[in-house]
Amino acid sequence: MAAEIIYGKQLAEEFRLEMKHLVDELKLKGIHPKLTVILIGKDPASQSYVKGKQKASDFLGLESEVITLPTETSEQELLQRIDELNNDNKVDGILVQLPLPRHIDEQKVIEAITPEKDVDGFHPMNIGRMMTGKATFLPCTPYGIIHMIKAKNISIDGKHAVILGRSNIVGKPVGQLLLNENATVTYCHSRTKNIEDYIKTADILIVAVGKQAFVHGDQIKEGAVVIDVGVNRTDSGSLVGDVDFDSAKQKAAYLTPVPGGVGPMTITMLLHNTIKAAKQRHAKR
Ligand SMILES: Nc1nc2c(c(=O)[nH]1)N[C@@H](CN(C=O)c1ccc(C(=O)N[C@@H](CCC(=O)O)C(=O)O)cc1)CN2
Repeated sequence: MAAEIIYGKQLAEEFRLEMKHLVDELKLKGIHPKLTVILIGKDPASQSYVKGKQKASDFLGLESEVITLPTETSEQELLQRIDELNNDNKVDGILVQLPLPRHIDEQKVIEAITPEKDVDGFHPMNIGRMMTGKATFLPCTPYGIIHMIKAKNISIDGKHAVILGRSNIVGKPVGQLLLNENATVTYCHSRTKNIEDYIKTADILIVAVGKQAFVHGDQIKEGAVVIDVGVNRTDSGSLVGDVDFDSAKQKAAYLTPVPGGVGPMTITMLLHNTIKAAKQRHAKR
């Protein structure tokens, strides 16, 4: 039987509508959540993601600000800006769009954001909280993936989850979140030998390697849940994932498309984290 397609775009729209009502309620209480995004340089994909964040914030009625800085901005200048935002009482969430120009140390920048405004969930303190299963800001793409799986009532407990890719943004944290839900987790990466031996045992397969058609339907287990995190531009300019969609559809029980799958959930979870940050900061006052 053909797989059920998990349309993240639709789930994202439903969740955004719920959050819009929540924002209206917060405003009545005098809480006006605000997200500030820092964008450095002119990478077209980053510009487009930041625009998406602004548009979604506008829809929810969140205040959003984008600080656009030139590529040659020094690390010191960026750290100075972050320090100002950390101390700006009106700002609830701070996000620095990644990737950064090569002369800037990404980890230093992530660690400069105060954990209570780290709506990306990348600060080591928030990562530590996630690893110990404590409430915190969860990294947006992994959080979106868990939200999608749960929205379809797919059980995670006791399942074998195989993660292809070990990035700090997706691979590592999504494995941790699945482990927190009692999955047995295997990480595979560019140095894994005989990767196909792991792929075929996956009940839940998360593919985040950044290579078009890296996984084909004939490699996956019948009835697997396949989450495609890849975003690859083809020569003709269209967008495809890391999974060969047509062949995987014949084998999987659930499959996410690209575009319209995981991507839209990333922005939605960012807004969710921003609202959470505003509520937490307001409760402390
Ligand atoms: N600070 C961060 N930087 C980056 C993150 C992040 O979570 N925090 N993730 C990615 C980019 N990203 C958000 O920032 C992102 C990626 C993809 C999408 C999305 O909606 N994709 C659409 C297709 C869009 C298109 O046509 O190009 C889809 O898959 O349907 C949203 C956000 C790296 N940087």
